[in-house]
Amino acid sequence: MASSSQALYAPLRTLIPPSQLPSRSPSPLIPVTNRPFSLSSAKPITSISTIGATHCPKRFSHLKAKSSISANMATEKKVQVFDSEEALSVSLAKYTADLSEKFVKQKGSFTVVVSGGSLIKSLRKLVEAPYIDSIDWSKWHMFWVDERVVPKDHPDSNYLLAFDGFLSKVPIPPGNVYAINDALSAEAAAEDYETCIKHLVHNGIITTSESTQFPKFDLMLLGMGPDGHVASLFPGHYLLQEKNKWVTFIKESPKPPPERITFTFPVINASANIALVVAGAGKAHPVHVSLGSGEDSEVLPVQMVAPEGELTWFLDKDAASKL
Ligand SMILES: O=C(O)[C@H](O)[C@@H](O)[C@H](O)[C@H](O)COP(=O)(O)O
Repeated sequence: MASSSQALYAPLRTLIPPSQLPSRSPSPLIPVTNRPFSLSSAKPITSISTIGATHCPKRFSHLKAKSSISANMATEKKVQVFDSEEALSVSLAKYTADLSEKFVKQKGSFTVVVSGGSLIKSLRKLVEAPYIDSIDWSKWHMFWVDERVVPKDHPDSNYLLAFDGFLSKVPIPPGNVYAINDALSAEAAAEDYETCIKHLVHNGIITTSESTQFPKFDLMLLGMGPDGHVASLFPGHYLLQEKNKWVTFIKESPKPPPERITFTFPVINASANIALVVAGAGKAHPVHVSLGSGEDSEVLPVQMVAPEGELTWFLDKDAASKL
């Protein structure tokens, strides 16, 4: 479906004001406090360990010719394990704030992509002192790596989750928040979001990878499911091998709701920085498979995360318990 008119961009760039959202009690996940957090509590239980260059696991060999993963063999990978999710979130806030400062200095803007799920809760320290005041929020441009095809005020909406936990607390200009158009079908919404991103590439807001020409976001903040999925890219699904599209759709997501749109791996892996934020014992298996000696019957999507830039894992000790 063609979607080239300016009118199509308007709904993409509309930040729903809280007054238009259904009345909701404050999220219990977002304790708001002005108390600065001691950075000493952010000390990883293992010192920050750099695992070195990522090597393509042998089990990827059948995918090599078909996907972009072979292009990023030199991904810098860091793994940080924290005593608690609380300590993880303190460190994640500093990491994000530091990147924001670096990119704003370098190019006058910061393009940030978020997933849904528990990641948003883990960003809670970013909307507290000192970062709430020190970050130049006016330079932020926010995107979603995936979205459920539901209205923006639906409890399943990743936009609503991010609005409640993050966006409503920071002064990012509403015009810099690129939500997915919820008035369209999954297929049309994916095409529309890709068109929006192309427009922003054309305008120089989003840069592109010199090697692949895919859009290169400054930072992607990604959660991971217990089955090793990232974004809405699920184990064994043919979308894992998408090589051309920037944004695509799925109508049979194993994780409800079934209809979603998602960035593809070539876009994910063009990123300058990716943080994989993983907490809880339920995720220990895919972490073990990705970073340790664990095995699975198939390549897990999270194993295909291999950005051109740097990959940093933020794990709590439960997620890292099998390493
Ligand atoms: O919309 C979604 O479902 C997500 O973007 C998805 O990729 C999520 O990040 C993982 O499923 C982890 O979610 P949890 O952290 O809540 O387990």
